[in-house]
Amino acid sequence: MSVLHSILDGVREDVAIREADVPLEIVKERALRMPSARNGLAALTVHQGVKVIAEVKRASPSKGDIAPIADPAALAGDYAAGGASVISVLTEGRRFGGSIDDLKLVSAAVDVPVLRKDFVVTPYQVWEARAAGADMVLLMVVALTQPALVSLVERVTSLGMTPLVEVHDGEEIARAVDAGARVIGVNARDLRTLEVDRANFARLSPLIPDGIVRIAESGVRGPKDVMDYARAGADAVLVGETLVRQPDPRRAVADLVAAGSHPSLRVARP
Ligand SMILES: O=C(O)c1ccccc1NCC(=O)[C@H](O)[C@H](O)COP(=O)(O)O
Repeated sequence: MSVLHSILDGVREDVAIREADVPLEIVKERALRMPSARNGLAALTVHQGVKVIAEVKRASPSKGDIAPIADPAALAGDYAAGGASVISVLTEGRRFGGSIDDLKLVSAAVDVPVLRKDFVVTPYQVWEARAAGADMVLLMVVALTQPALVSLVERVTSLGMTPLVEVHDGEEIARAVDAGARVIGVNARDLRTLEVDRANFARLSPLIPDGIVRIAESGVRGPKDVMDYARAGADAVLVGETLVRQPDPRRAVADLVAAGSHPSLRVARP
């Protein structure tokens, strides 16, 4: 069984446990009482330059434990102070050490939009995201049938949030576009093999129609990678491991933001 399938099995079990504890109707009531979602699409398109989505990431299947992160709200505050346009919070528990509580704490601590990054395969997880204060929800094409993808894109949007639809190849881009995605993330990490290939973004970016926000996800080691992704057409980069390992995350985000606005990038972009 691939890592992805094993993660998805665990996610479905965990969702069933949470739903038995807190039924969908209760989660819906909580979600509908929340203040309106912050506009993730606007945050990613508002000004020139490549935006930074900074991730709260404790662990991963490829690296094991990455960073203890005693105070996710403080880390997110540092990211926002450094100029992050969106904060991503990994909420999967078994492999990534995350939780819905992390999402709640981060959402309450920052003004910028917050992304629930998880393996979302059920409407329950979407309602749960909104009830915890998420403004964006990651949907992975590889994990969903086309009818499920379309339905979850509609559910996320109907709750005022922005879906970030993640792809890894050209066929998945076509499915994301057909499902109505306005923000597409190309993951450099192949979720079946866990290998990272930064060149994947440059190969796939031209296949994403104009007018759709293009996000380069994974594998950013520093400012040079941000500039390379920018030259290949990225509107934003999503960065996890490199940032959580930094002694000064505010400064590290600021350096990536500066790289994304470097004057040399103002000339020809594809
Ligand atoms: O990070 C992993 O090992 C991983 C394995 C299987 C599925 C998803 C995985 N990561 C989720 C992500 O896509 C990343 O957290 C995100 O793009 C940031 O990547 P990085 O900057 O390389 O930490």
